[in-house]
Amino acid sequence: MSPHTTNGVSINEDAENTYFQTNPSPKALTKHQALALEFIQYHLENAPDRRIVLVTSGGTTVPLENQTVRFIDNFSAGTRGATSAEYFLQEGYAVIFLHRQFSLLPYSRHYSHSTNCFLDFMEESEDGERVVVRKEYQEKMRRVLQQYQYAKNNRLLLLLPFTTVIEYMFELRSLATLMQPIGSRALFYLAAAVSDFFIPRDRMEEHKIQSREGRGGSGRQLVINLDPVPKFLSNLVHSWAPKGSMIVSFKLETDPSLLVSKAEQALDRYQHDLVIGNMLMTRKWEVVFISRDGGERWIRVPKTRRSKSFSGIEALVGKAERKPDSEPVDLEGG
Ligand SMILES: CC(C)(COP(=O)(O)O)[C@@H](O)C(=O)NCCC(=O)N[C@@H](CSSC[C@H](N)C(=O)O)C(=O)O
Repeated sequence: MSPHTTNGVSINEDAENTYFQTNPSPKALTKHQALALEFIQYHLENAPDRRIVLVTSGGTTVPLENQTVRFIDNFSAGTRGATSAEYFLQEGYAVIFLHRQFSLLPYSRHYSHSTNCFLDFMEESEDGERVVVRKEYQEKMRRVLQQYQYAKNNRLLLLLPFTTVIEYMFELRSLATLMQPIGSRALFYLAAAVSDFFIPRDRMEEHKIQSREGRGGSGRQLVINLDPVPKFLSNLVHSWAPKGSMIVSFKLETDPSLLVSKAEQALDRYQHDLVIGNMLMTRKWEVVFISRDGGERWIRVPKTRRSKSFSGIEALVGKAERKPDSEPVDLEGG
């Protein structure tokens, strides 16, 4: 479905040009482009058959002031992206991990500063000479450390941060374009929670918005007027991404009655390969795959395995037996 056009330029391209011309390019973009180019060229030269996946992860922000004190955030801890990146690495992919700055990262997510503070896994040795990992955690930490070191030493993981939705859009367009030489060995796995609305630069306050005293001493109301973020997925599918690459997006809903239809609408609108639908409250243990062959395939983690520390659906998706699309797949075993 090609976008309709005015004066020969597709509406998407028109919106794209306006968006990228009227918003500032991220300060780190040139550096990230150089890192990504080197990463891609390294694998093209040393492992030409290796697949490369761009995983996006974490939530984008919409600043309210140019010198940002306040911003609107999109929910995402980065668990989906970071966990999935580990499984892609395990499957032999090279991973470009475009992530919200300070959100969870592959491997270190197991010992993150907030949920699993690494200091809780350490103690002083009996002779008081050294700090060591407590015995009960050594095996698992060794496995994670070995996987992390393997990825790092073989240059299989490139970590690139973003914060705002504008940074995200510039980075995504730039990385997709740089990935074009990879062709059909490129995969896009869009797990980032992307803002749908933003404040254009020319309407943004420069300094911190003052909560001036209103009548009777109460603060005045703050009215925020947001514009829609251009629907970038169409541009990714039709012009930025390499021909023959695979594009997977995620659809997040909170109303179960909307999830499948909205995912189907996204797939129909953007004509990419797969939409993985998930509900905010159940995202860690059930997803629905909506694919181009009209399939709606639920994948669920059995109740017995839905522990808080469980790394999520990704750990088991690979083990889902092929069942008729209509039947949800309950994943037994681990
Ligand atoms: C964010 C989560 C739920 C993971 O959570 P954590 O594990 O805590 O990180 C992820 O699974 C997800 O649904 N990500 C996608 C969420 C999202 O924003 N999806 C967009 C589609 S991608 S944004 C595309 C843009 N709006 C367009 O239409 O072009 C949507 O639902 O609309």
